[in-house]
Amino acid sequence: MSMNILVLPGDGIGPEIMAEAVKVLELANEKFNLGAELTFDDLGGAAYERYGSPLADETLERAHQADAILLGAVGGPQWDAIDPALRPERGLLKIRSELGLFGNLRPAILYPQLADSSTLKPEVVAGLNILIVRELTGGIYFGQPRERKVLDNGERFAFDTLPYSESEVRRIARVGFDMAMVRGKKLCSVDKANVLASSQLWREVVNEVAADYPDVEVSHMYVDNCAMQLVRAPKQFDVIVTDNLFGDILSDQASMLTGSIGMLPSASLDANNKGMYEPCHGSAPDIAGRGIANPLATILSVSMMLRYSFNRADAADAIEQAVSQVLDQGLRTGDIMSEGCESTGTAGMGDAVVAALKNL
Ligand SMILES: NC(=O)C1=CN([C@@H]2O[C@H](COP(=O)(O)OP(=O)(O)OC[C@H]3O[C@@H](n4cnc5c(N)ncnc54)[C@H](O)[C@@H]3O)[C@@H](O)[C@H]2O)C=CC1
Ligand SMILES: CC(C)CC(=O)C(=O)O
Ligand SMILES: [Mg+2]
Repeated sequence: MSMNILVLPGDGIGPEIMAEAVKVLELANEKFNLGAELTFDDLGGAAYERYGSPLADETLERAHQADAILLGAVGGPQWDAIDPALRPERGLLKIRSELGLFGNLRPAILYPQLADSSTLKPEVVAGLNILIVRELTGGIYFGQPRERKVLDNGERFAFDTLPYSESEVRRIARVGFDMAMVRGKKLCSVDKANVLASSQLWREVVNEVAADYPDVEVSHMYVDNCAMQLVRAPKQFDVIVTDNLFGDILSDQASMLTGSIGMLPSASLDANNKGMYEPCHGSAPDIAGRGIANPLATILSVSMMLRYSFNRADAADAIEQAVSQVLDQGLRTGDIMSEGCESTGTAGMGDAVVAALKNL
């Protein structure tokens, strides 16, 4: 199986965290004879500066040709005021949509070594292992029409649209159920069906799909309650399946159960498990350029890539084991720092994972 990987570091801390993930991938490539070939390109603000577009046609073509894509993060305040159609985030949404990456897996797993790093009590989060399955190419981030205008009375006015077709809901529900089948066989579908027509359809279709998965215990929850339950008793969840917007918000929230958003990797998959892999966090402009960002979410995204796109559980497991060993050693970036631990930066953390992987 070929392993042509397109690497898109992006903006802000993107290039910093990606440099560490690439170090780990290159070592894994050697150690496990993966045959990985890396190509680098730009996405987001970096692409806007280089190509005049946040996703150049040639980059999209490279993405189509690649077997998998590794992404850092995009965006930054320097592009906040440009034409909204050219904003870095538009490049990200377009690549997800053009590649048909509708299934976004966001595992929130607490490494036991980080129980004290969470802002929640250790007993609330100990043993946490939940998977948020987020619909990624539909809903309000893509819905048309959307418009901003000035009304006749001079008032500024804008609206977005939240559409879902039954086929879009069905395919993401199937991803959720399939994941539940290989995990704890519990699926919670999160919506706002007490208010939104799109959520009413969502719930109906999830119930229809449920008929094909009699072994999975299904529940439904309104998103506002889910936000509350995630901090009250997060371990009640196994798999959460939800729409694009709700999944975006709930996964940032879930990240804090694991200690930091710097710990949450993700896989965005198409119908054939071709995927783009990226941390759940953004470009963190507030800490960019300082060498202090946590690279572990991106390193763990490499592991997800090897597992889901290339079926290399051996290499994926080894990377996760190396991360765990580094945490055992007490090494911490600022976002996961706790008493008695040793502080390090982005490169220090990446080097430590490389050293641990080398010795496995
Ligand atoms: N997938 C992507 O490329 C995403 C891009 N964005 C973009 O990123 C930019 C910043 O957005 P924010 O809302 O500030 O979200 P963000 O996730 O970039 O940052 C939120 C907070 O988490 C911290 N943080 C994030 N990643 C970290 C890491 N690896 N290590 C340590 N701390 C980390 C940041 O310093 C910040 O305080 C915006 O332009 C936004 O549109 C936001 C989310 C996802
Ligand atoms: C541009 C945003 C939709 C990115 C984001 O926040 C995410 O995917 O988590
Ligand atoms: Mg987000």
